[in-house]
Amino acid sequence: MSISLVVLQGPSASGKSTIQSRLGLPRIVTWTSRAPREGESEGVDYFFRSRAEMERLYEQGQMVEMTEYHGNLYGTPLQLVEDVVGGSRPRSVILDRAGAGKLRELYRERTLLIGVKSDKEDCRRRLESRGHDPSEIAARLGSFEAEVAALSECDLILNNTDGNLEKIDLLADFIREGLKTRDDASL
Ligand SMILES: Nc1nc2c(ncn2[C@@H]2O[C@H](COP(=O)(O)OP(=O)(O)O)[C@@H](O)[C@H]2O)c(=O)[nH]1
Ligand SMILES: Nc1ncnc2c1ncn2[C@@H]1O[C@H](COP(=O)(O)OP(=O)(O)O)[C@@H](O)[C@H]1O
Repeated sequence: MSISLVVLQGPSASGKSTIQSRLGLPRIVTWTSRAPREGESEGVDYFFRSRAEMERLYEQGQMVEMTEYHGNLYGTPLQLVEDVVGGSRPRSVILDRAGAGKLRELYRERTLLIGVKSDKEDCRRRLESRGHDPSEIAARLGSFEAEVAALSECDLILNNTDGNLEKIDLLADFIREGLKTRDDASL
């Protein structure tokens, strides 16, 4: 059975978004109740929805998974995932360890779980240069050890410590090549 879902998980600022864009697969855009940051837009970074709407969808069984992170909800609507699993083109999605675990449980054969790891001090420096305030940095790094421990569940762990991006690009090429869609394979 071919892979439909490439899930990236790992600590905050380990480089999940960077690697996701280098993989070059279309993305599943998830929902959040947090406000858009400057430069973010609807349907590109997230679908920015109200907490009430997300809770309602969850109660109706329309969310594959939903977690709360720094006081905001993050969740994956079932329909988005079902469309991808039923289609022929793989997509990537960034989730925390709970969300990644849930997708793996539901779609084991169709999921490639990629863990992204960096040194804690690299993550701290990246968060500082992204301009987060100290309390937010502390909160994000507070789950660093738990996110790293959860990487043992992944199929592949990429060590994205500063200086390693070139090697990761090579691996991204291999992964993309290996994920050739059923459409391409039948050409
Ligand atoms: N479980 C789950 N986690 C998500 C989802 N979307 C994003 N996340 C996680 O939520 C975390 C926080 O996201 P965000 O506030 O955008 O921070 P940033 O990605 O670290 O800039 C991310 O690191 C993701 O791991 C989702 O739909 N479900
Ligand atoms: N290997 C690397 N070396 C140096 N900086 C990196 C590397 N990977 C990512 N970054 C930078 O670190 C920051 C966090 O990366 P990002 O991909 O947004 O992390 P995440 O999605 O895991 O929160 C970004 O500013 C990004 O440009």
